[in-house]
Amino acid sequence: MKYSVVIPAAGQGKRMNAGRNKQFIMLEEKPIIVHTISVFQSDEYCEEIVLAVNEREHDEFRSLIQTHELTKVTQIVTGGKERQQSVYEGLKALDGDKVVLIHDGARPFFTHEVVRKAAQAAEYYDGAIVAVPVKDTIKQVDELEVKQTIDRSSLWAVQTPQAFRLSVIKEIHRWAELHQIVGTDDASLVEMNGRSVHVILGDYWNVKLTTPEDLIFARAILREKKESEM
Ligand SMILES: Nc1ccn([C@@H]2O[C@H](COP(=O)(O)OP(=O)(O)OP(=O)(O)O)[C@@H](O)[C@H]2O)c(=O)n1
Ligand SMILES: C[C@](O)(CO)[C@H](O)COP(=O)(O)O
Repeated sequence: MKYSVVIPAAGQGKRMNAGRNKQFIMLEEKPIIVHTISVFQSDEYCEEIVLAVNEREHDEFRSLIQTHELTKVTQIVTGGKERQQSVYEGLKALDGDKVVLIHDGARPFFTHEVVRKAAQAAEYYDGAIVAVPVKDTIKQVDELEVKQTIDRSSLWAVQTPQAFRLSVIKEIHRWAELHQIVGTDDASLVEMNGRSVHVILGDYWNVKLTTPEDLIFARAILREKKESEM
């Protein structure tokens, strides 16, 4: 199943506290964003990648793409203030009715296997997300007082990639913008539009690199991968 990709990479990485966009943080001699794009670059089913970046960082991203020969990146667009706007700008740059995967620039540890499963599921469902069952006990808390413990048996932690038909997700983003509907992921917009989203079991190590300690996990994952390839 051939697919296109939108990668939102226009955030500021405030929670990472690195003083710059976390996409440029080096992991084993390559910036995070290069690790992420490389997974798609090496997948034979990936046809094109649109990268959404901050308007001040176009040159830096373009230079990385050239240096690392990431030839499937066909367009770099300017993202928006929120992730949702950055994704929508990326979607607007694509034409036709194809399967599109949306994947965070800050999630470098995903596999061709989940990508392909998500792309295939988008043929049958309005949307497909990669997720893992929640492992912790989850409590609702208000001003440091526990209000309730939530039954976790049906709770899943949602990741990217998320896959959709381009015509469906573009239309839903347009609808969300019009009605000022905001979601923390793209599938939640699809859900709020009354459509069905399918779940694909992912991997716990597909972490989003969000806070500084995530970099410790990231470097450990890369070490582990290197040793297993030896
Ligand atoms: N206006 C924005 C905000 C986020 N993102 C992207 O969405 C992904 C997930 O967002 P998150 O981890 O929250 O990244 P940041 O917004 O950079 O981090 P923070 O919220 O800590 O500032 C990242 O690849 C980020 O670059 C984006 O393209 N445009
Ligand atoms: C889309 C996402 O990766 C799903 O977990 C996530 O919601 C986006 O990042 P944020 O941390 O919620 O801004």
